[in-house]
Amino acid sequence: MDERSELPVIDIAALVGGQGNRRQVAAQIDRACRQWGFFYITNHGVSAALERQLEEQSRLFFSRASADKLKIAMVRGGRAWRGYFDVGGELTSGVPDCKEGLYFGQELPEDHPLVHSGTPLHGANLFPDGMPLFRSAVLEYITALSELGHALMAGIALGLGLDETYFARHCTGEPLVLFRIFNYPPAPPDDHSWGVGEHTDYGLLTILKQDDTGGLQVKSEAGGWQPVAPIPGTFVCNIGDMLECMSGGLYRSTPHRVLNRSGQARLSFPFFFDPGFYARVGPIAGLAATPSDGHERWDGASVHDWQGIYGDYVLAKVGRVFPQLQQAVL
Ligand SMILES: O=C(O)CCC(=O)C(=O)O
Ligand SMILES: [Fe+2]
Repeated sequence: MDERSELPVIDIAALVGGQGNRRQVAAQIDRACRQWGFFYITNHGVSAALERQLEEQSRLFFSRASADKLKIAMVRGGRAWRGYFDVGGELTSGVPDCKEGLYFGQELPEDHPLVHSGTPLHGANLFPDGMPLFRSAVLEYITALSELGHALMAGIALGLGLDETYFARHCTGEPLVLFRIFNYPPAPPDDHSWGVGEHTDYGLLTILKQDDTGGLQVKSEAGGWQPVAPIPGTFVCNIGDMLECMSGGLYRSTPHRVLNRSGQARLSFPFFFDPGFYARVGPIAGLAATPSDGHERWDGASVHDWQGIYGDYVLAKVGRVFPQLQQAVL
């Protein structure tokens, strides 16, 4: 059987100003979110030239000497939580991940109210010296993917039977957007270190660009692991904890992990489109109640009945994933 055949590939042209029926697209997204919490999107409208430039510049950056990359180490990003981390520097599920990477976010000036007030995860990015094309590609990509995030959330609202503007009005008027670029070295055959260990994402929606290497796996409803094989021209979307919570458990924040067994380096570009830092999040009234299906989550937590400020949720996670940054951020 084709490994990728079960995860749906959804043509979202109608959500990004193209031809098609928005309600039909929304219904496909709704089905995918209930069954998998994962789906591919095509015809997403993001420029292929921009994607190529981002990928080329990222490869150039990671090929630099370690000391050079460490000039923009995350410890220098302080409360904004930006910059470079070395292999082993991130602990997604309690053990060091086998990847290096860069953290970016919306580029905000010092006098922006969210920065001025000292809100964690907001501020200026750290860019490497002498790579103006990298800087422009990252910033353009963040702008394009933020727009795509709004369009997809409109589709998700429709799929849930809500007004298209529901999320924009309640929690993503000023979304928290985080953009990461990861480089996974190939794992030796006798080494079982995870590129990223089993985890779920924190927020609403993750939009992932991956190169053609492969290695991402998603947990199916039945509990087996299935590869999320690269498909050219697509992004992989997945639901995070906040959407599982807001949908009263109708949508699944599905565990996933990465193991790079390809023998070559793998690049991935996850973009996280999440509620604003101060947005109050909780189950949406009127959606079908959660069936108590006895699913044990990977971290033993229950997000269905969680309520609160999204920033509090994300900061608690950040502390566990980057212990050395906890003091700078919290
Ligand atoms: O690199 C990938 O394919 C996935 C990364 C991921 O799951 C994450 O950053 O949350
Ligand atoms: Fe993830």
